[in-house]
Amino acid sequence: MAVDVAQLVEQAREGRPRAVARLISLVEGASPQLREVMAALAPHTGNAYVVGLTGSPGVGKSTSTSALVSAYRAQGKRVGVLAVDPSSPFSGGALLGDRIRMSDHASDPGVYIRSMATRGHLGGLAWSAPQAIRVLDAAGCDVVLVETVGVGQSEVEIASQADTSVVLLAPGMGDGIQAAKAGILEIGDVYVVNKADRDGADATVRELNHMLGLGESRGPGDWRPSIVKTVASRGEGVGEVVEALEKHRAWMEERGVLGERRLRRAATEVETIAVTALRERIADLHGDRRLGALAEQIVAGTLDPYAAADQLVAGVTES
Ligand SMILES: Nc1nc2c(ncn2[C@@H]2O[C@H](COP(=O)(O)OP(=O)(O)OP(=O)(O)O)[C@@H](O)[C@H]2O)c(=O)[nH]1
Repeated sequence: MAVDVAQLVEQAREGRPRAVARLISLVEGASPQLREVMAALAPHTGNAYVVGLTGSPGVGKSTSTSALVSAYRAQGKRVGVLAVDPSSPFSGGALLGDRIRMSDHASDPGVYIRSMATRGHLGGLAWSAPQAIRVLDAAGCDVVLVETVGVGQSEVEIASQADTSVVLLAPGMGDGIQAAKAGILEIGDVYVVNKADRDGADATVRELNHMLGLGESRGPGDWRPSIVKTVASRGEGVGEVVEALEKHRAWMEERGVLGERRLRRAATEVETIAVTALRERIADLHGDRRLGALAEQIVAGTLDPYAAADQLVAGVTES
């Protein structure tokens, strides 16, 4: 059933949680009304500060996110939380866990918490998360925290969608080595060593410092990532994390880096939407039959793959 998008956007901007939830559902479900939704939201976006949080399972992401929400709420800021599970086909499931851990904030009208699953989506996370962030932004969130249950690529993807990326580690999890493997040392603007009440937190900080130094591809004017120790379950160190985030944000604003990051993000977003649309149109127009016919010619040596791809693209753009 068609929804009154203008009304929904109006209600979301007034801070009505149900309207925000409906809009995100339209995004997630790739509704035919998505274009209308995004057009209606566009004039109201661009204010939220987007923070990405990544880290291995169990490191304390949910606990840290919840503690960050409290810290920002204490400053009177409106906060959106997007918990993204790139590996789960379910929405709202894994997520039950997150919701329970987030229950402190469930009745707070200044906080929106939403889980998203992205497997099976054409374009996946790269496509859907930015649209959901736009909804939260337009709904008046000052800060949007994007938490991912991540491995490898998806973490890097989330980081590329945030203004500031926080990487969480915990002592004794062999995380330093894991981090290096996952290429995480390139994506963090702020590193948080959580569970600092456990042995080995200082060693993890030292290891991290060392590894960040080793991979020194930064120039003299570049941001030197902050490292903060926390005990998220007790809220300890969370104020320092907020300070580190604000410092990074101020640093980016002074140098125009924030604007550059957002431009790059918007460009990627447009590209992803265009490529996804192109893929869908190829499937709609030709199905596998056309592609199959081209493949046969390639295997037979009567056509090269580039010429075949040109034919496919031309078929879509000319129609
Ligand atoms: N000792 C200690 N435990 C903590 C701390 N922070 C979180 N925990 C506990 O660690 C466990 C995992 O925390 P979560 O916040 O669920 O971790 P997560 O990274 O979101 O985990 P996934 O949902 O599996 O990705 C929970 O039992 C928390 O209570 C901390 O600072 N110290």
